[in-house]
Order: sequence, then C-alpha cells, then structure tokens
Amino acid sequence: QGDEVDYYENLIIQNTVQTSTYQRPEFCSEFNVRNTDEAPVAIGSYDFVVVGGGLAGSVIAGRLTERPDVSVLVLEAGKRENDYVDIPAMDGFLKNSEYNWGFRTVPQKVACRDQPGFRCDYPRGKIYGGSTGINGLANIRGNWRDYDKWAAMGNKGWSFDDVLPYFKKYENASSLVGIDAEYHGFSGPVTLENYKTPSNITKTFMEAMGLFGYPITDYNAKNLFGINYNQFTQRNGRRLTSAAAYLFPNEDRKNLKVKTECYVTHILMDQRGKRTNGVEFIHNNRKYIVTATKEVIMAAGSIQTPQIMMLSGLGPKEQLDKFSIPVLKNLPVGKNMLDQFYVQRAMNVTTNYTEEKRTIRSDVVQYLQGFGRLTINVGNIEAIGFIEHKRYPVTEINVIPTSAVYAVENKEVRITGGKYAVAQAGGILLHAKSVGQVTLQSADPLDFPLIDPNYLTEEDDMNALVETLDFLVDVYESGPLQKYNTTVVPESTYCKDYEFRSFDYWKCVIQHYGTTIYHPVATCKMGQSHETSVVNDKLLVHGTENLRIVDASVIPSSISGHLMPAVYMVAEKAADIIKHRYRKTKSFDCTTH
Ligand SMILES: Cc1cc2nc3c(=O)[nH]c(=O)nc-3n(C[C@H](O)[C@H](O)[C@H](O)COP(=O)(O)OP(=O)(O)OC[C@H]3O[C@@H](n4cnc5c(N)ncnc54)[C@H](O)[C@@H]3O)c2cc1C
Repeated sequence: QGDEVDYYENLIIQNTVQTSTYQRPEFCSEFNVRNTDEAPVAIGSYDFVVVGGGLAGSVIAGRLTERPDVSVLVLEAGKRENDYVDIPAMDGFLKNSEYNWGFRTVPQKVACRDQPGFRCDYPRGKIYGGSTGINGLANIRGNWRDYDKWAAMGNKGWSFDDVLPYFKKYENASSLVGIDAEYHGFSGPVTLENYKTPSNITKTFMEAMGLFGYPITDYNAKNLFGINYNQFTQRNGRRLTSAAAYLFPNEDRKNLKVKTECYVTHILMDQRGKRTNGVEFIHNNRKYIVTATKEVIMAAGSIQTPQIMMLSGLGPKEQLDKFSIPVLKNLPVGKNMLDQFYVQRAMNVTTNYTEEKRTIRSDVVQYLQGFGRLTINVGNIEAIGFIEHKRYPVTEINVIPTSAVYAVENKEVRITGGKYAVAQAGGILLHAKSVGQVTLQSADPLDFPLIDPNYLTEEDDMNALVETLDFLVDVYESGPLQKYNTTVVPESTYCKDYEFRSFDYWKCVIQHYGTTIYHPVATCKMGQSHETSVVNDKLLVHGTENLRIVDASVIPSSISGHLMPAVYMVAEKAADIIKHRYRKTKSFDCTTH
C-alpha cells in the first residue's frame, strides 16, 4: 500500500501545482487546421454519429450499442480521464486544466463583480465523460412538479410519472441512507454514495432546520422541501464519470467506436435542411468527414450544441446573416438560456468546532479506503436543503462545514484552514427569471461562442437570493448551533459600508461573490413550435428527419435541483425513443416509423 500512497501523494502534488500556472486558451487553438486547402478525408459510415462523448453522449452510445446490429461512432473533443480526475476533491483544480474548455461569459451587468471585466468563469468539461469529468458529483433531481411542467408545456411523455422510470434506470442507490426506495433505482450503471464521515456541525445544522419547518427529507423523492446529506455519483469514493459508467465497460463492443480529440465543426445537411448525412470534424489538425446512415445525435452540451447548429445553418436568421452563414432553418437556437446562480462564499461563520489536523498523506490513506475529505467535492458540500419563498418557488442552500481546502501557495500544495473550523454556507437561485443566450462570435468554429446568462437582471432573482442568505444567518444563530458558538462574520472587503443583513448589504455580497453553478438549459429547448423551440418531444430538430439533440440544451425549463440527474434521465429516455424508432421488424430491417 505504501507505493500506492506515494503514487497518489505525488499525483496530487504535481497535478495541483501544474494547475496554478495553467494558461486557459482564448480559442480552440489546438484544433487549427494545418492545410486549409486540403479536402476533408472521408472515414466511412456508421448508423449513428454522436457529437460529444459527455454525459448524454455516453449514455446514448452505451444504450444504442446494446443492440449488436447498430453501429455508433462517438466524436469527443476532449481526452480520457486520469487518476487525478477521479479524486472528487480535486474538482476545483480541474477548472484550471486542459479538461475545461476555458470559457468566460460576456461582461455581466449585475453579477460577477469580483471577476476580471465582470466576466464569469464558465467551465465546461472537455473530457471523455464531459462535464461529469469535472463536476461536483451532487445528484439532485429536483421537484416532481418541474417535470410535470415540461408535459404541461406540450411535451408528451415528459411528465414526472413518464420520466421516473428513467431516473431509476440510470442509478444504483443501494448504498444511500435515509432514502425513499420507491423513487430510486438499484441496478443502474451510475452508483450513488453519501459522504461517509459527515461533520457533527452539519448534523446539527440539519437538526436546526427542523425548527424552521424543514424536516430531514429525501429531496430526490416526493418532498423536496427540507434538508439531507448530499448524494454523490461515485464508486468507492471515486468520481464516476458517465463514460466510466456507460462506455468503459463496453469498449470491446465491435459496434461501438469512440474517437477522442476530435472537434466537430459542422453538421452536413442536405440543401433543404431536412436530412443530415454526417458531420465534419478536425483531428490532429486535419479535416475529416464521417457519414451517418441513420442519425446524427448532437450531445455537445448547452453551449456547444447551439454553436455547431448555428455554424451549420440551423439557427436564428439574424445571427446567421450577420456572419454570412446560409440559413437552412430559422430556429431559436441559443435563445431562452436559463442558468442557475450560486453564491457559494456568501458567508463565513466562525465556530469553536475543531477539526482533526490533516495532511495530504493522511487524506490519501483514507481515500484509498474509500472515505475522507478527498472523497467529497472541493466545495465540501455535505448537506443540501430546499426552502420555500412567498413570491418564488424554491431556492437551495448548501452546508459547508469547513474552510480547510487544498490550495497552492508558493508552488507548494497545502491544506489551508486555521485551528478553528470556519463553516460556510451558500445559496442557489434555481429558477432564474432572467433569460440569457448563446450566440456566435464569428463563423470560425475555432472561436469560442459568446455566452450571456444575463444574471440577476430580473428583480425577483435578486430578492429570492437575499431572502435565502438572510435565512441562513437565522439558522446559524439558532439554538442548536450555539453549542458550536457559530457567529456569522460580515463581509469586510466590498460590502463593509452597508449595514449587515440589510437588502443592500446582501445585494453587494451577491453581486460580488455569486457566479454560475454550471447548469445552463433550454438553448435548444424542447417544444411544439419551431418559433419558440428547437426540438420536438422526440428530440428531433423541428423540420428535420434525422437530426436529434440529446443533451442539457433540450431541457425546456429550469428545475429545482442540479442538472446531471435530469440529463441522465433525458438521455436514457432518448435512447428508448431511438431504439423504438429503429426497432427490428420481422425481416430485421430498420423502420423509420
Ligand atoms: C464545473 C461543473 C460542476 C458541476 N457540478 C454538478 C453537480 O455537482 N451536480 C449536477 O447535477 N450537475 C453538475 N454540473 C452539471 C452537469 O455536469 C452537466 O449539466 C451535464 O454534464 C451536462 O451534460 P451534457 O451531456 O449536456 O454536456 P457535457 O457533459 O458537458 O458533455 C458535452 C461533451 O461534448 C464535448 N464537445 C463539445 N463541443 C464539441 C465539439 N465541437 N466536438 C466534439 N465534442 C464536443 C465536450 O467536450 C463534452 O465532453 C456541473 C457542471 C460543471 C461544468
């Protein structure tokens, strides 16, 4: 075991130090084409070509290739994960690595005031497994009402009762405690785990919530309102990416081909914009094309699926005209963007709660046994709660019981944090009323898209967050937590001139410390009309016969949870929709009914 401990200790030190000097790219420089005059090389054909081997792409490819008569090619721009990626606590550092595309938003009017140019960091996973390769692993499904709303918007087959079987299908909740079994699956490929050694202060916080009418609840079941320990997509304390869950075990399937470091630039459409017959991509600085005999399935996520669509002539006419891209279909691609907004460092709370002294080595020893601080995301979010508001459906709170985190100081990796633990707490705006958009910067596929979440431009969004943060102070000041002498310390850098707990004080905190929680949806939203949505309820792009979108971009409205479970569900359901469309007839032909 000593060798393994040495290996992981060095791995953490070397990789973490590297992230401190990593320069994020300004565009997709590594995919530059060496010889632009060279014609693309054709590499043959597959039944299905999946663009993006992220969360949804992995599920689709894994499920479709269960049928041996169906061939699937996955084109993923990123690389494979490594042992460092698998350590949950390193997720924060992965944002400064080649596993993150490195996007930033356009300058925000109201938010991200402590970030250069008011541009929020906008991480997206660039790795086989997509954003599940860099995410915080929290499995929070949302309210059943959110999905009933999808159906009420006209999307047949997407009510909660319709989609519950697909939530169950992806998950294996066998090791979770305190759950309502009726709402969970126990044999899916994605294992869920609780953090094994939660702090007593988190436990007490959960008890205190009871005084405010919020019980311990399985928020992934019928009753969202309340609090409970976080559920993570992990196996033995290690990150479980969608690729590891759905594709790694099936890589010997002859009908499955995954090609990494392949950057898809265009969907190849016929002149009427009705049928696609494949895609163009760049690999090793050369252009290639591949044919899809049945479908192209877009799974590049809420930011890049719209970008590739628009580059291919499928998007808002005014956008495409601006860059002289011939318009094949005028669709609201990139519009309607909804994102959630997180104020993680909303407050520091001093306590008399002491923590055991840790070292990298002691953490590694625990990690190798499947527990300890390396097995929880860098945010140390041990518990999650959901609270109600009078004029707003719901916001989320995160309980962070420690300030002890990994940091690089003078090229050395340290676990920072003082003698006393400092608890933190964060609030999340789940149902933003402010609507943003993704647009093109140019017609060059190597340019990053322009991301404008348009945070907090609607008054109600700010009001809901102010109420949430103020509520957290009430909880920290409540009786149960006083045994830890919890004291909320007013922010003293940007907001010191405002009266603590006044509306303007919170507004200042939110404007400076809030940022994305990485859950954009609806940029290729599902719906009935091609004027207000991009795909139908079978996820086919309106007006096309065989171009489908299966990723977070089709989610039509915000959900009261994080996004990963919803995307797993969407992809599992999409796989069934596709299998049904091409179900075997007696003659074993594929049918297109
Ligand atoms: C930092 C971070 C933390 C998060 N934390 C959580 C969490 O704790 N809980 C939760 O529920 N959700 C979380 N999420 C959100 C969740 O991971 C995503 O919503 C989910 O992964 C989206 O799935 P997707 O398939 O739509 O896109 P992705 O998983 O992002 O996959 C898209 C894939 O397409 C690839 N791609 C993009 N463009 C191209 C191209 N042109 N050619 C080829 N490939 C391309 C990308 O490299 C990527 O692999 C987090 C996200 C991030 C970024």
